[in-house]
Amino acid sequence: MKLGYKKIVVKVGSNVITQADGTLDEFRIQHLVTQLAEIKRQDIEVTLVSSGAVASGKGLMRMSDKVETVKARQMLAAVGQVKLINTYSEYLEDHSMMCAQVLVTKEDFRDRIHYLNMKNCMQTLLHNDIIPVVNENDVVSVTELMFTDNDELAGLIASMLNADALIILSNVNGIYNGDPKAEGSKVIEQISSSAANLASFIQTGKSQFGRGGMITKSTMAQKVARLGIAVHIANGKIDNVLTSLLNKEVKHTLFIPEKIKSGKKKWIAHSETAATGIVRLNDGARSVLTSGKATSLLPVGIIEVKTDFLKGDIIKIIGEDHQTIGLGIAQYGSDKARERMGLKNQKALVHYDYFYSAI
Ligand SMILES: Nc1ncnc2c1ncn2[C@@H]1O[C@H](COP(=O)(O)OP(=O)(O)O)[C@@H](O)[C@H]1O
Ligand SMILES: N[C@@H](CCC(=O)OP(=O)(O)O)C(=O)O
Repeated sequence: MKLGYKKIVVKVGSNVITQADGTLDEFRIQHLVTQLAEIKRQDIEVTLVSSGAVASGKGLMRMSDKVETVKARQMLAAVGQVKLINTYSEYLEDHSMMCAQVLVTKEDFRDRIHYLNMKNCMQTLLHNDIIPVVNENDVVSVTELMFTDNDELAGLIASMLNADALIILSNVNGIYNGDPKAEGSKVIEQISSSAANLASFIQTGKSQFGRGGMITKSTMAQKVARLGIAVHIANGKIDNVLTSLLNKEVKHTLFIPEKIKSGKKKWIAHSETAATGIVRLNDGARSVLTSGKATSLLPVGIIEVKTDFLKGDIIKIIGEDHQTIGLGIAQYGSDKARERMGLKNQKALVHYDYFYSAI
């Protein structure tokens, strides 16, 4: 396949595998599975992140209006995930292939040891030619514990597995330079990971069954591309979209990847919710840290240690204007950081290898 990827993560949105009446589009799933089998035959490792549990549950049961929204979502997902994974499993069997169900929550990405355990399991599945089919565990992840949507989850999985590419299948041909339905709007074929303000032409609306919408999709795509992973957004309703995309034969949006970052930096990049401490820098330190050069965070540039942290914690680094600059792992605790704040010739608070720049 022309793009030459060896390891990919494919994310399928609810709309791709749901019919207009809300039931699961088994024909579309079968067609996707046929493409996955073809890709695996080309020796490309594939992990699938599939939405659709709630949509599938809606097609299976009538829900009384009396059930409160959060509980309804939990119940629909619990029922629908069974049907979803069975459908994948049955169609994969036609190709003598197996899948594994991997249900995760945001908490699973927080602790580094836990994260590595999950990574080991996924890698073992892949090495045994099993396709992991990942979804959020909607039964236990509610409100603030939820991922923004499965695009965020797919970005985390692609980063965790050090994938070459993340392919997001939605119900549009890519990101348009205006309202996708308006005449004259065109698909933007390439977006640099540093492109400014995509939100200006992306509509806040989302598709019928989707959760996050295109704004969260593009924010995640830029972040993942900055970690060195190519992100493609394409239309999952187009026949043979995956195989055509890998052969460079279908119009879609590509977020151009930057230089590959280390596994540890990839984990730090996605760990904002795990950050304990907050450290504020002056403008000089901010420009050095975000210059793209390999520089560590030295105490001389710190103007405030806003919240406490311990050695080894993930800390959020903010600027004078309180905007996030990046995340890093602290080499010592907040007590020492306060003592050394503003002083020259001190040990770096965050070493460059453990610093992720968010800008
Ligand atoms: N500029 C844009 N280009 C493409 N799609 C857009 C744009 N602005 C808003 N959208 C909407 O984003 C939707 C896809 O996001 P979402 O509903 O989250 O899909 P999914 O279920 O695949 O995750 C599209 O159906 C489209 O209506
Ligand atoms: N975990 C949910 C998916 C939620 C979600 O993010 O949906 P989508 O925006 O269609 O990818 C489900 O399986 O229904």
